[in-house]
Amino acid sequence: MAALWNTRNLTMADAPNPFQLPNITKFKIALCQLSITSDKNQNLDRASRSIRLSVEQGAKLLVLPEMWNCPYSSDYFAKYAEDFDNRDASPTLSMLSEAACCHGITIIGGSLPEWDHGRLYNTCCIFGPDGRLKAKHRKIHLFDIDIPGEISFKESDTFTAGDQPTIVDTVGRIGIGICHDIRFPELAALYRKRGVDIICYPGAFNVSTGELLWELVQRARAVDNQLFVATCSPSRNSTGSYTTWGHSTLVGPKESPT
Ligand SMILES: NC(=O)CCC(=O)C(=O)O
Repeated sequence: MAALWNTRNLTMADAPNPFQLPNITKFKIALCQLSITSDKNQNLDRASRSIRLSVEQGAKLLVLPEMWNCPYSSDYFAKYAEDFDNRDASPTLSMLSEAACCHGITIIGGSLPEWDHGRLYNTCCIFGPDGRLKAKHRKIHLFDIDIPGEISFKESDTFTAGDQPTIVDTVGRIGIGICHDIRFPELAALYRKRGVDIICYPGAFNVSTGELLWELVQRARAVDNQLFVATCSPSRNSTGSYTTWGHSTLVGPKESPT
């Protein structure tokens, strides 16, 4: 049988060096864990207030949660989705762009349901300090799960998967993934190869897999690749059909989570 992975020619030089920290200058990052409701305007107000408070505390890079303008439910995604190419019809993107520009910060805009030519995507928009859209990451690994008696969810019923990694250069070199993307080490390894210092994963893990894996996978991605990992989740909400785990976290290459 052919070897899937030839390790014979790998040397110490191929391993991430734990004595060489990512080469970025110090800055403050805010993980804006938000409580999400079914009222889109209220979600936008909360996000905008949280951004302002974070800036007042010195944040230069802000991360919002996965699906923060909309409840995390297949019943809502299409209804709350916006066409990002039509700013007049996209109050969420307008708010993010204005906030980034008026505060002079970078916003990793969590994720939002996006309409594009009749397809729906789970998309993260990144805005620079000039308020311009720097990049867009469409969730690559859609979350389909069925554990009888625990949880059943099928993102692929509504969303189309993205197929591109996303890197932006701002306060450092940042790689983007969305929630379930964190479970796939290949994406993080590709980011390391391309010189990423910090991977931001807006996420909405659920209570079942959250308890088992949320912290573990963040530390694994950080230590495997010797970079920082930041996650931002909606806050715990047990009233809907999907109970989010919460626990937004920042992990350093060798540190415990904070
Ligand atoms: N929204 C998601 O992608 C959830 C991912 C998750 O909970 C997992 O276990 O993976």
